[in-house]
Amino acid sequence: MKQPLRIGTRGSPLALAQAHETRRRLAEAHPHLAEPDAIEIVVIKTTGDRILDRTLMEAGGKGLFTKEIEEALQAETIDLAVHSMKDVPTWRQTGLQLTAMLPREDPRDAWFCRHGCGLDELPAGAVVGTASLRRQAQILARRPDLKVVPFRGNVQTRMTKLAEGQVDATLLALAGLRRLGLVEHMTAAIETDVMLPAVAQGAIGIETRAADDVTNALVAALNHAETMTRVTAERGVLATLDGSCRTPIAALAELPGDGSLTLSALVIRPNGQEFYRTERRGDPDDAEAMGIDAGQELKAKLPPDFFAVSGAIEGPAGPGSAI
Ligand SMILES: NCc1[nH]cc(CCC(=O)O)c1CC(=O)O
Repeated sequence: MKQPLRIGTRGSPLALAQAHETRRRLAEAHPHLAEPDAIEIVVIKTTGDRILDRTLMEAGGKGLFTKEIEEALQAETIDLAVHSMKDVPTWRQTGLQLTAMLPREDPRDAWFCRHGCGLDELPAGAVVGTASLRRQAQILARRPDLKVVPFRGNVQTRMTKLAEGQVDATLLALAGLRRLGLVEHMTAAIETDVMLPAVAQGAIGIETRAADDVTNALVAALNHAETMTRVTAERGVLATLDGSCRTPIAALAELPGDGSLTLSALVIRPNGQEFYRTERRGDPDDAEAMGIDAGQELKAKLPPDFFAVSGAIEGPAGPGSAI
């Protein structure tokens, strides 16, 4: 019997939903892959799934959710890896490549308020739970009177903590909620001029071995060119600033439909008190150069200590994000 095409993924509900979407798209594009047993989903535990401690999480740096999966690709125990692009470091491992991006979901953050109120309506001193420095910083920039506390757990756990009143409000990526069918819990989507998303938020990337021509041909058929362009521009910013999913960097590239590519990029102190922002408009073919250029402008403006002081709000260790 022919060996199945093996998809490597984390085991979280969101990661599995993304792997199943990839399998469905592969089967749609290539009839022979619609046969039963033509595709196998291989669950791989990553450091990020093991580490439950916040301090370790921060010390661990980049690639926490991708390292073991990329090792499996290198070892040829899987043929393709499905990642939330938000979690994929900008430095690439030799021999591996990002072959396709699936069509991007809504990149915005979702807002949850226990009383159904918006960010601007929360009473002074209200408590917002988030472990993301990017979200913390942008909340405090707009509402310095609010209190931000660490907040973790999978979507269901967070919803329970919110309902119990442990926090008054919280935020999550809208894309993850949509993919899990949990969007009805959200109070509202936050517009990107209030909360600029993380680089590549809402994008799913498929990684393969550069030398694996057979898999590459199958996977390349799934690529959504517009998403690839947008993610390339945003990752150009991130690569230049040397940031990760955990640094308060935000960027969003869009294709407004007039043939141009636009890019907004932001770096912001965790306390929201100081920020640097830049905008670009140009040719979609220059996506990477646009991102690098925006990143360089921001880098030149930043005080040298900018990323040195973490500014993270200290709190007890809690379970890591399981979605
Ligand atoms: N850093 C964790 C992570 N990585 C990707 C998503 C959500 C889905 C996406 O952005 O595609 C999340 C959770 C969150 O930020 O709420």
